[in-house]
Amino acid sequence: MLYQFQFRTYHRKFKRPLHTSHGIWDMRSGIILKLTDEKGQIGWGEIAPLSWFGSESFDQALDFCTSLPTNISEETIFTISAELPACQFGFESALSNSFSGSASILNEAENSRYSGLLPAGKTALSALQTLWQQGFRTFKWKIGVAAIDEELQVFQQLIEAMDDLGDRAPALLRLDANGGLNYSQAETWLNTGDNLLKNPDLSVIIEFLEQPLPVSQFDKMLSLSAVYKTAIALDESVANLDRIQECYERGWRGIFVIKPAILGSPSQLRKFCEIHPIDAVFSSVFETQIGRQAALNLALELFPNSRALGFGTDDWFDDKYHSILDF
Ligand SMILES: O=C(O)CCC(=O)c1ccccc1C(=O)O
Ligand SMILES: [Mg+2]
Repeated sequence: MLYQFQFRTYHRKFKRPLHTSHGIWDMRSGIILKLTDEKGQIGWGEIAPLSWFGSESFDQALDFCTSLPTNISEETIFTISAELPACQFGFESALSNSFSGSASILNEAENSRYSGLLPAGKTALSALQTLWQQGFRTFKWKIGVAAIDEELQVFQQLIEAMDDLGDRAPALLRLDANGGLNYSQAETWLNTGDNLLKNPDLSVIIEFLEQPLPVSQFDKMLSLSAVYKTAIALDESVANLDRIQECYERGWRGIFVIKPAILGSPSQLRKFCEIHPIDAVFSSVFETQIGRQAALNLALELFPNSRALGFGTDDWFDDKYHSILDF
């Protein structure tokens, strides 16, 4: 089977820039793919690279798309280099025409199944109120952005606010350091999480501390994960399938953050998950509806009862971006 291949680039500005320990991000750029088979059936896909996270860059992905002929085969798609993981995801999902499927059942009325992304700093406090009204009960907050004393102060306010809003089931808070802590700061946050567990009246739990240390400090994260009750999730350390495999082999049995859009080949992830029962949490990289749908389909297929999906990121854009399908 041959497919006619077309693509368009897009650029979307965030409502407000995303502050992480890696810096400030204000524009999401990506590529929408259209594959038309010999019967005229159309499949959509999305390449949403994140080079500061270890995937190929937007320019590398664009060069790859530009280098392809107008008609491509499945073989072309299944032999895309692992050095282009976002391209592997985009083309494979276009092939399975996954802009449909089970994830559409998960509509916005089910925000309790998603984790809502809070902005860094004290803006998190007002964002919490809005997201809570929308039904979210799991939240992610970026740390390692400002001084730790300042962040611990806002954290206390955040916990109190969540506790005040809370009903019977405890609300969950994910702390994402994006590799920006040192060892003693990581211990401080883990102790803080463990201390909350000792307070039975509090209706808030630190679900996990995400990527506390830089990728180079895997062994330290491994030993921390053996000491504290508060779980640790690896994110930057497991940015693609090779790294997931490597961390698994080196003994990681904590949480793996899976960002399908940059992880690489969905079919290879499927094979890995059939063999290895990992504790996974799925996460967005601010893709449009097309990549989002494909990522959520994969999440629901592989982990139907998993932790809250890290796709509560809609509020970060003004537009819904349907116009991109006009080609
Ligand atoms: O995972 C989530 O809940 C939201 C998505 C998110 O935090 C994120 C989005 C883009 C790039 C990096 C990250 C991250 O998890 O570090
Ligand atoms: Mg993260």
